[in-house]
Order: sequence, then structure tokens, then C-alpha cells
Amino acid sequence: MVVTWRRPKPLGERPKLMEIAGVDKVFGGDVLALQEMNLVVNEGDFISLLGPSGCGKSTALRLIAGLMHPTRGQIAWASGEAEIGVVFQEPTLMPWATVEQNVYLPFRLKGRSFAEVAQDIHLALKLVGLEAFAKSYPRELSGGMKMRVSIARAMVTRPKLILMDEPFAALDEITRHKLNKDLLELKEKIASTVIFVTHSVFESVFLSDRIVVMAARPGRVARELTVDAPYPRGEAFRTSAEYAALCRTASDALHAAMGETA
Ligand SMILES: Nc1ncnc2c1ncn2[C@@H]1O[C@H](COP(=O)(O)OP(=O)(O)OP(=O)(O)O)[C@@H](O)[C@H]1O
Repeated sequence: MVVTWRRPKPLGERPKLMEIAGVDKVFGGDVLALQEMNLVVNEGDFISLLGPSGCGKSTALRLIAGLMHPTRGQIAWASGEAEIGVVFQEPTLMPWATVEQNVYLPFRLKGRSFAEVAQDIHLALKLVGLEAFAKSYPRELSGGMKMRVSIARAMVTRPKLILMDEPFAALDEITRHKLNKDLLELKEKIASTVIFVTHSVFESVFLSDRIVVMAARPGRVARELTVDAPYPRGEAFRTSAEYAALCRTASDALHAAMGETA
């Protein structure tokens, strides 16, 4: 695995990675979880899906992951092939396996031997700051460290797109801030694309360059915002007037979307 330090191209110049076109998802014949979703995802985007409970954020992620199929519409990959890694809210680690064995899992599922990919595993652990814990078991790690293992596992095969479903929601605020910052650095190093589900206006503004604001009943995209602030972003950005103003804009958009709920 080669670590690249390539910056994503500016918004508007990025090649298309995948497209969600006119997607509906209906459960049980009458629950319209997602209505007419349209979204173009470009290489290098950091997109947050921001919205209240029940607006279809997880449904959208599961559709993109191919864990289920749309009722109507399509999800098309520019390369013709979906290459994704997924990080869930819970780290979902195998308790009986070491950290490196957990990170090995996606390769094992592809039939690769550990020896063949050991270097990739160790580089992924290094990138999340856990190279010294390769032989530890999940029970020996803090919540934040377990989440780092989960992130290493999602990126070890170098997927084009990493899907993250509220990965830091269960962590304390200090750990969450640290992981937010580390995630941005990591994304830059591996030149990946991220779709990140969150309830938090603050987290979405800190991380993303595009925020897709969603509304509920039925779940749908209400509007899209661009966060026009340069990366790298750190604590100076988090405490800036610019960040406060961007949070205000996103919060207003979210409240407007919730007000539109039928
Ligand atoms: N498997 C399912 N069967 C029936 N209804 C479902 C199913 N999955 C989701 N729904 C419904 O679809 C709607 C959207 O759910 P989804 O979990 O995608 O929302 P969400 O925005 O991710 O919510 P949260 O933030 O609470 O996780 C909700 O009304 C939910 O109850």
C-alpha cells in the first residue's frame, strides 16, 4: 500500500465516482424511507448526510453499500464497480481476535493470506496510530481506539469510497474532536472519498466540503450546502468565527428542512 499525499481537486473539478439517480426505498409496502434521492459523489469529496432521526440517512448508506436494493431508481459507479469500506456506529470488532486479525478480515474474505497483506495491515494500523497495539485484543482498548481499529479495517483494502454511519456518536466530546481531526488527516493521506452520516451540525461543518441536509417523513434530500473552508482543518478552525458562521448556516438549513416535514 502506497501512501499518497495528493490533495483532492477543488470542488467542481473532481471526476465523478458514483451517482444516485431518482432513488426511492419503500419498506413493507408503505414506509417511504427515501424519496427521489439524487446525489453525485465525486472523487475526493467529504460528504455529510445531516438530518433528524428517520430521514433515511442509514437507508441511503445501506443502499450505497449494496446491502439492499432501491425500490426505484439506480446507483451507478463510474468505474462500473463498487469499492467501499464501511464504518458503523459500533466498532463491531471480533472480541476473540487481535487488532491485526480484525483489520485482516476484509482481505480474509477475499481469500488473501495474512502474510501476503501483512504490510498493508501494518500500514493501516500505523495510519490510525495503533501500530503498537497490533497484538492487543479489543477488550484492552478504549472506545476511541476500537473505533480507530474499525477505521483501519474499512480502509485497509484502499476502497475508493468509505461510508461512515455516525461512527463517533457514542464517544465523549474530546475523543470525538480528536478523531474528527485525525479522520481528516487520514482522508488526505489515503486520498479517499467519504460519505459520513451524522446528526451533528458541528461535526458535519468541521469535516465536510459538502453537506446534504435531509428531511423526514418521507426521507428525502432537502438541500445541499458547500462548506467553503480550506483543509487542513484543526482546532483553530473549530474556534474561528468562520466556523461559527458556517454552523449557523447549516443549522438554519436543517431547521428549515425539519419545518418542511409534512
Ligand atoms: N428495515 C426496515 N423496515 C421498515 N422500516 C424501516 C427499515 N429501515 C428503516 N425503516 C424506516 O425508514 C425510515 C428511515 O430510516 P433510517 O434508519 O434510514 O433513518 P435515519 O435517518 O438513519 O435515522 P437515525 O438517525 O435514527 O438512525 C424510518 O421511518 C424507519 O423507521
